[in-house]
Amino acid sequence: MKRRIGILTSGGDCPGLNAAIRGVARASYELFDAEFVGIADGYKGLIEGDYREMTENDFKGILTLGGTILGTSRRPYRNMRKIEDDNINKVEAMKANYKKMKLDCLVTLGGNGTHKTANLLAEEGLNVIGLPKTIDNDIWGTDVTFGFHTAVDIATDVVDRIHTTANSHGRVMVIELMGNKAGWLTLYAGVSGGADIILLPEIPFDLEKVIAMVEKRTKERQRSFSIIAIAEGAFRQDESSLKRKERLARLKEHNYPSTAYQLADQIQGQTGLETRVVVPGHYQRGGSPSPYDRLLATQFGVYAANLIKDENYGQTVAMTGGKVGHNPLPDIAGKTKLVPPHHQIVQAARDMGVSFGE
Ligand SMILES: Nc1ncnc2c1ncn2[C@@H]1O[C@H](COP(=O)(O)OP(=O)(O)O)[C@@H](O)[C@H]1O
Ligand SMILES: O=P(O)(O)OC[C@H]1O[C@](O)(COP(=O)(O)O)[C@@H](O)[C@@H]1O
Ligand SMILES: [Mg+2]
Repeated sequence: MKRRIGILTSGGDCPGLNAAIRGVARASYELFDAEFVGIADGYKGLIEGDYREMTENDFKGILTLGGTILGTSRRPYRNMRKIEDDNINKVEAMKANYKKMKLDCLVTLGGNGTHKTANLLAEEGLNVIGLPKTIDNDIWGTDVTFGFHTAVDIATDVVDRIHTTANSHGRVMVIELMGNKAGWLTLYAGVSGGADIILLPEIPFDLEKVIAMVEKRTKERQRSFSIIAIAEGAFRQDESSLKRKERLARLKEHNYPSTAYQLADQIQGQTGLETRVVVPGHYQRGGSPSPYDRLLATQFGVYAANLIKDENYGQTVAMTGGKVGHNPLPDIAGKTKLVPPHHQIVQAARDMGVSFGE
C-alpha cells in the first residue's frame, strides 16, 4: 500500500515538533510504502507551492532538535476564505497544490489556528490529520500537547533562579510567562517554582489584593521578597469588559509593553518596595524537548502514522486519561482549552495560601 504524505508545521514553534515529525515518518516507512513531501513554513508553503521531496535520511538525527526542520509561520492570518489585496484564493491554492503534489493526505502539526484551517481543508475534501503542539497546552480534547512540559521545565527554572536573587535583595520580582489566552504554563511553573502570587488570564485580578499579599509577606519577615508569576495575557478585574486590543492600547498609552510592567510600577509606587520585571519570552519555546515531550511527540507521531495506514482521516491526535487516541477535527476546531478557575491545581495552590489576586 502506497501513501504520499504532505507534512507541515504551523503557528508558534515548540520543542518536540521534530520528534513528532520523526515519529510520523519512521512509523510510516515501517508500516507501509510511504513517500513524504515537506511543506515549508506552514500553510504559507501550501498556498505558495513551496515544498520538497523528503527521504528517510531527512528524518534522521532530529529527535532532540528544537524548533522545526520544516519551518513555520503565522501568515496568512485568520480568515483563510477571505481574498485579500494579493487577490489569492488561499483555499483554492491549497487544494490545487495538494493535488499537484499528488498527496494521499496532509499532516498538520500545530495549535488552535492550525487546527481551524486543518478542519476547513477537511471540509473541502482533503485527507487531513492533525497533531497538537503548543507550549500553551490550550488545545481542546487533549489533556496535554507536546512542547508544554518542556516550557514548564524552562519557566520553572526561571522562577527558581529568580528566587535566589529576589531573596538576596529583598525585592518583588514580576515574572511574565507566555500564554495570551490560556494560563496553563504560568499555573504549572508558578506552582512548581513556589511563586507567591499567580496571575492568569482566566482569573482577572484585583490590584489591591495583589498589593495586600505583597505587604503581608513584608510584614511577616523583616527582609522579605515576593515572586509574582503572571501570564502575558493576564489583566485586572476592572478591565474585564475590555477587548484584548483595547487593553493593549491602554497599556501602550502609558508606555507599558505589557500588564507585568504596569503591575510592577503600581506595586513599587504603592509599597515603596523595589520591584523588577523578568520576561523570559521565546526562551521558553527554544531548545531541545524534555524526555517527556520526546516520548509524547513520538507516541503522537506514530499514532498519526497508524491513522494514515487505516485511512482514518479528518482526525487529530490526542491524549485523554493517559491514553493516546484521536478526536474528529470538527469536534475540537475553534475551541480553546482554558484553565478552569476551580481547577484542582488552582485549588491546591489556594489552599497553601498562594494568591491569585482575587
Ligand atoms: N481563525 C483561523 N481560521 C483559520 N485558520 C487560521 C486561523 N487562525 C490562524 N489560522 C492559520 O493557522 C496558522 C497558525 O495559527 P496560529 O494561531 O498563529 O498558531 P497555532 O496554530 O499555533 O495556534 C496561521 O498562520 C493561519 O494560517
Ligand atoms: O511567537 P510569537 O508570534 O511572538 O507569539 C507568541 C505566542 O506564541 C506562544 O508562545 C505559543 O502559541 P501557539 O503555540 O498557539 O502558536 C504563546 O504563548 C505566545 O503568546
Ligand atoms: Mg495557540
